[in-house]
Amino acid sequence: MDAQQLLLNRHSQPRLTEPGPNPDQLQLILQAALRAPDHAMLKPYEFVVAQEEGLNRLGEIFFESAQASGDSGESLARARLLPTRAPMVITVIAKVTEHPKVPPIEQHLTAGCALLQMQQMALALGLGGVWRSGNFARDNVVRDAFGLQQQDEIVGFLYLGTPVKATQPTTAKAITPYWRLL
Ligand SMILES: Cc1cc2nc3c(=O)[nH]c(=O)nc-3n(C[C@H](O)[C@H](O)[C@H](O)COP(=O)(O)O)c2cc1C
Repeated sequence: MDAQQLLLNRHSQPRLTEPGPNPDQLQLILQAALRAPDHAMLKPYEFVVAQEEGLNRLGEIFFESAQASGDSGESLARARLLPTRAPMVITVIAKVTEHPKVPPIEQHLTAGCALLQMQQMALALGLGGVWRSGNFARDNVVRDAFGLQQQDEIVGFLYLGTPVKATQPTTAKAITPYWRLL
């Protein structure tokens, strides 16, 4: 895929099915993540890949989180099934360390850029993905399950798979309100 077209047409594909990334594609996706800009080369991230049984494990984590938050009935049952909406979910964690020149926000941004790089690589491979967060990304039950330290953040869950149908970016975006000359 032409690089300009890739950048101009990036969009999310929330409806995903099998197949997910194969092992070679997963390696490319992770390598793309490592090309994210990274002040002082801290590599302030960790990628936790869930597929097959791992999706059930992630579902259990979401279930326990929902239960601890007082959810019941349908919303509790739904929590367990959320990760099964795609064949693969990569949890992207910003692993933040103290650095005199690199404040936490820059480390969060690097992890976010890494997530975006992975979504872009998925698109380039003919796959699709969507970046999700929601309450689970900030919930202590989930944070503990992933072994986060206090300063770490889950920047998102990247759902990956094959788009159920071909999709296009939603609307052409007018750039006028979003830029100006200084
Ligand atoms: C940090 C972050 C968290 C997001 N969390 C969610 C989410 O939990 N659920 C959701 O439907 N979209 C979420 N989105 C938005 C989608 O990933 C997507 O960008 C949005 O629906 C716009 O679609 P597009 O990417 O095709 O332009 C999130 C985006 C970002 C950057």
